[in-house]
Amino acid sequence: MEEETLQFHEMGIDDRLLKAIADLGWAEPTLIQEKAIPLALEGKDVLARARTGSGKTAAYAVPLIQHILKSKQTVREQDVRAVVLVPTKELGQQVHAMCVQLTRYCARDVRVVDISGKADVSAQRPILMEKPDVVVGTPSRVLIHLNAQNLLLQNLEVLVVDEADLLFSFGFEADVKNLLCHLPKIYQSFLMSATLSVDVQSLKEMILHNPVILKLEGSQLPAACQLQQYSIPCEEEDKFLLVYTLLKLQLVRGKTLLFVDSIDRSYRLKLFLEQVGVPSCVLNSELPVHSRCHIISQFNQGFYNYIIASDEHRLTLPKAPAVDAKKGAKKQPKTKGTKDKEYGVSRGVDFQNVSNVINFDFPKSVDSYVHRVGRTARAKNQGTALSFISHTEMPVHDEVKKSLIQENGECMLNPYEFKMDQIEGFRYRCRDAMRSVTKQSVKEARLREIKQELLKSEKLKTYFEDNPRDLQLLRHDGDLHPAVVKPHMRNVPEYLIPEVLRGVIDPMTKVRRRRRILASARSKNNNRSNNPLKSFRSSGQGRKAHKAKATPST
Ligand SMILES: Nc1ncnc2c1ncn2[C@@H]1O[C@H](COP(=O)(O)OP(=O)(O)OP(=O)(O)O)[C@@H](O)[C@H]1O
Repeated sequence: MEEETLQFHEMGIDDRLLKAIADLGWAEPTLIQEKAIPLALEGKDVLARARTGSGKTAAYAVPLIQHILKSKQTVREQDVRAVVLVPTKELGQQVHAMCVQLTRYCARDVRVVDISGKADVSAQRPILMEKPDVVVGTPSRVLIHLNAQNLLLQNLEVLVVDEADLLFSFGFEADVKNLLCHLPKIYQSFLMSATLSVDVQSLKEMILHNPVILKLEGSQLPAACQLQQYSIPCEEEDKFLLVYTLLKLQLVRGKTLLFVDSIDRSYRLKLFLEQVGVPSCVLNSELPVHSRCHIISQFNQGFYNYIIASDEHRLTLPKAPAVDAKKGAKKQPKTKGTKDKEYGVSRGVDFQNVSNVINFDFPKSVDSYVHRVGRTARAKNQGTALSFISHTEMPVHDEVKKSLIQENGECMLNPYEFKMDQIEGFRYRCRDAMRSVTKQSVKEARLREIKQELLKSEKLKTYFEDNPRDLQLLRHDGDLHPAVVKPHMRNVPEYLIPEVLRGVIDPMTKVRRRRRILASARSKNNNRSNNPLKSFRSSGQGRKAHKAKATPST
């Protein structure tokens, strides 16, 4: 007999918290929440490994808030009682947002601040001096404040390490160790992770005391009924050809994240898509953190359909398997400009309602694959992941395949059956678009984007703080190289569409569709004017009048 799920209201949670959970529309806890919350409320240290998108944030945030509410009933003095360590600024913002939602009805009793890095250290000092109940931050930022004595943690009651598997690989090992020296002897800790790596084991030994280890059964990714995973071998030009076809013919629908493996690649793909009339945003570590968070938030609100994210952190991952020592190894790109080491989009960020993840470049490790693909099919949503694999990427692909073999022997990663010969007709256009995207144009686009984003981020920051509505008008998916876009490339001529797809898909852009409707309306009007029963004008006069209207200046 199936065990009944323990409901939120049966966990002894404060009514204000239950009300906030109801507002979020969560009918029942996810598996990890059902298991972890009661243990955490009992005061146990918890190490939880659960798949991506399974609701780990609330699994620690709910007991954390409950703990503070309870603690405040006895200890009146205001102090920082909990710290949540996150590996990236994006995640810091997200955890903060989740805590704010959960403390909606008890915001006076539980104050949460995010110091993960948007504001200057000096600007954060007064905020910390007020001793908020919960501080969310990256280890480096927390340590800076501890050293400057802006933050005192001698009364810390709870420590959370979110995305624990990433902290060391993001280079925070020393910061974490130093930070631990500032903590009291006794506190409750939670370690949350999508994978149980060696790093998590060492963190466990450093931070947890007699922990309960919740290693939820099953794959690190959702089951095949929720997440469909495909891969297709294709070399460089075919990658562009395929992405052109999939997006232009709308063979993939809904919000889509396209992952590439370097910043230059993200601009290359953006400029290519720009050529063919598909607007997209790029996300990378060079963009100011304000812009990054704004892009994610607008994407979640449905402003954009496509984000091209560069997943750069493998560069610092010491254990990432080599691609192919002799043949396939690509040189690691040199670090140009100012990259943010606290950037990470494939890790932990809750992109909402993402229908598809496309690995335009295949990730460099199994963990990286899991984190990227985990951006879709989150909570109870469906999703599709499609990976393009060139021959140099094949060895990692094989490793990923191996790791996705289920107990029944079936692999969750299936071949994507796509008849490439059917789309040969698009190859010429695709080459044309690729030719326009030169090294120089990529370099220029990269520079232009950073300049534009810095302007948006810094100069307009204060204005938008006062006028938050106008912030919605600020878009990040504009053309970066409008001068070279050839208008005809934006449309897909019907004769090029593979026969099997004719009638199934609609390749017209909105503008083209509108034009066609207008044209047909006009021709109806013309028919009417040509109809002697409805018009007094002769057909010749009618045409003349129409022509004059279309060219008013002549
Ligand atoms: N009980 C619930 N019912 C429905 N949706 C939920 C529930 N709990 C969390 N969610 C939603 O599930 C999504 C994923 O949650 P969260 O970001 O906490 O996942 P995660 O396990 O931390 O993922 P990752 O490992 O990728 O960081 C969020 O959009 C969140 O609002």
